[in-house]
Amino acid sequence: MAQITCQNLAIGYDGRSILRNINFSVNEGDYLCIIGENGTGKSTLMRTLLRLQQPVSGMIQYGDGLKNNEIGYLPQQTMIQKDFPSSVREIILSGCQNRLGLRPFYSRKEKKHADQIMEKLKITELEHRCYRELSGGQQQRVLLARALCATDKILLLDEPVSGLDPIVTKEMYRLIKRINRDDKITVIMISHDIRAAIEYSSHIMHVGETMFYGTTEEYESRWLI
Ligand SMILES: Nc1ncnc2c1ncn2[C@@H]1O[C@H](COP(=O)(O)OP(=O)(O)OP(=O)(O)O)[C@@H](O)[C@H]1O
Repeated sequence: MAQITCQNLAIGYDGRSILRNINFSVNEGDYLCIIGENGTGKSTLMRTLLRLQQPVSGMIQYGDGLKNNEIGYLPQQTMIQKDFPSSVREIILSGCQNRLGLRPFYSRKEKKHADQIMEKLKITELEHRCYRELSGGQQQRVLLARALCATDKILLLDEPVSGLDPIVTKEMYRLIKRINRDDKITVIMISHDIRAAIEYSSHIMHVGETMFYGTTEEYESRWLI
């Protein structure tokens, strides 16, 4: 069974839809890129998949018993986030917050998990630094680590390379691909970079007036004529 299936989904605000006819499914290990013009509703779709807002109509099915707190999310960076006064370690651990429930503190296991993720993303030496003093590339790595703290199943990434220079962008894409391939973590990524979407993804969804969902090969052969 697919991890997430959307059927005839319409999304929007206050019962008014901004995007309709959303049909797709993601299976374990997929790498889905969502592309489309500004303002078409990509971030809204992500928030709807995260159950942070209600669909206007249609259905979202979560397979494999995928729970709310098993989805890692890297939101679009806002100026406010860029100014977080917290330490890198605190921000990464906050990815576990959904699982804390009534416990006031992170468990030893959660802390160890955070350490492993920092090692994997090569940011251990940044752990005591203040987030707002980091470079854009380091900040995005920290937010990716935070998202990984929340999940070992599926990552939702909203423009994870926005504002990064070409070299750091490539490093970030490669890192995400490695996590997807080696750890079998499903990736759903919003991107404006069609060339990179074609290079790294297994599936592509174009949203807007014309909708497309299919494998990256299908997108290349049918869409990019
Ligand atoms: N909280 C809100 N209440 C009402 N409308 C909203 C809200 N948030 C976003 N919108 C509107 O929904 C539409 C889609 O916004 P969304 O951020 O999902 O687009 P997007 O495709 O992610 O855009 P971009 O590529 O620029 O990031 C926009 O017209 C936006 O103004």
